[in-house]
Amino acid sequence: MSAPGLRGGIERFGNTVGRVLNRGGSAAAPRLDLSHDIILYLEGITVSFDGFRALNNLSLYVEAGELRCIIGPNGAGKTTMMDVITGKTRPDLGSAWFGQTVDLLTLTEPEIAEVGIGRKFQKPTVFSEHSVFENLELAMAGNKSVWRMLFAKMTPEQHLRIDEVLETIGLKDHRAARAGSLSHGQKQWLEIGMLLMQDPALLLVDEPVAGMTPQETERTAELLVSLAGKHSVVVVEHDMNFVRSIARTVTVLHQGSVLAEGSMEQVQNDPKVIEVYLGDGGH
Ligand SMILES: Nc1ncnc2c1ncn2[C@@H]1O[C@H](COP(=O)(O)OP(=O)(O)OP(=O)(O)O)[C@@H](O)[C@H]1O
Repeated sequence: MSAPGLRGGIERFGNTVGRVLNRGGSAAAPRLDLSHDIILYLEGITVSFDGFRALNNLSLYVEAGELRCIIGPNGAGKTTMMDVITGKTRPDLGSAWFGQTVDLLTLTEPEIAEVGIGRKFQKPTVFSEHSVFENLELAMAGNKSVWRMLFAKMTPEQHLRIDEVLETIGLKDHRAARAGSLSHGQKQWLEIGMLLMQDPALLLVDEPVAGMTPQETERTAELLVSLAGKHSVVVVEHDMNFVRSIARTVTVLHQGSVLAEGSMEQVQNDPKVIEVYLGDGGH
């Protein structure tokens, strides 16, 4: 059942207690087991569209608490990889595990969100007519009735949680502002905040700084760096200066596989990477 490679140790250390989180509250909810400090295992993932391999035997591992950047030329398979992790696209081959015990390929998209994987798409989708505070309140409702949530009395803990997230995303002074009146960057931060309300263990972020001012970009770098540790964060981004400013480890995808992985300096000096980027006109 378990894939070869890094997950091979699971049978041997199957009884390790380690850090085991039980999310979702229900007895049936899968448990996230980070006892081996790896939160995401993608092994031998292949996705074909009409015979074209968007992902080709892709293997990638993300450590718990890590901030990982994924780069690669257009069509390298970055979005398809995110789609596999979130259950939007099913691979033809390979395995995808969340920690030691959660087989992502057996879960639906809502179940994957429920076990603790949040995804932020490029375009912000906030509730424009509601205030910043209400947006966070609505996000806390998750799949509960939004209607009930708006009229129910919040517990002091819930209030505190919203305050905490407002502080994290730097919108404390904008709590009463209509979300529609925020700048593009502020909307992006609010949406990250909305994801944080669900307390995801793994956060997938798609091109967070596209269209941002230099100041907003800098603030976003600080925000994502501050989330690492408590959360694991995977960022797909084209802006190399941004990647350079936040990444510890960078994975370069090309033609559906990992071309190179390492520090920004290592991948930048890798002849294979240089060739691909020069051939592509650079990004
Ligand atoms: N639903 C689909 N049907 C057919 N081909 C697809 C589909 N989705 C993606 N592809 C193809 O798979 C390849 C990988 O696409 P993907 O969007 O994952 O790349 P990407 O690295 O995210 O690119 P970009 O940086 O341009 O967003 C591309 O050649 C794309 O045309």
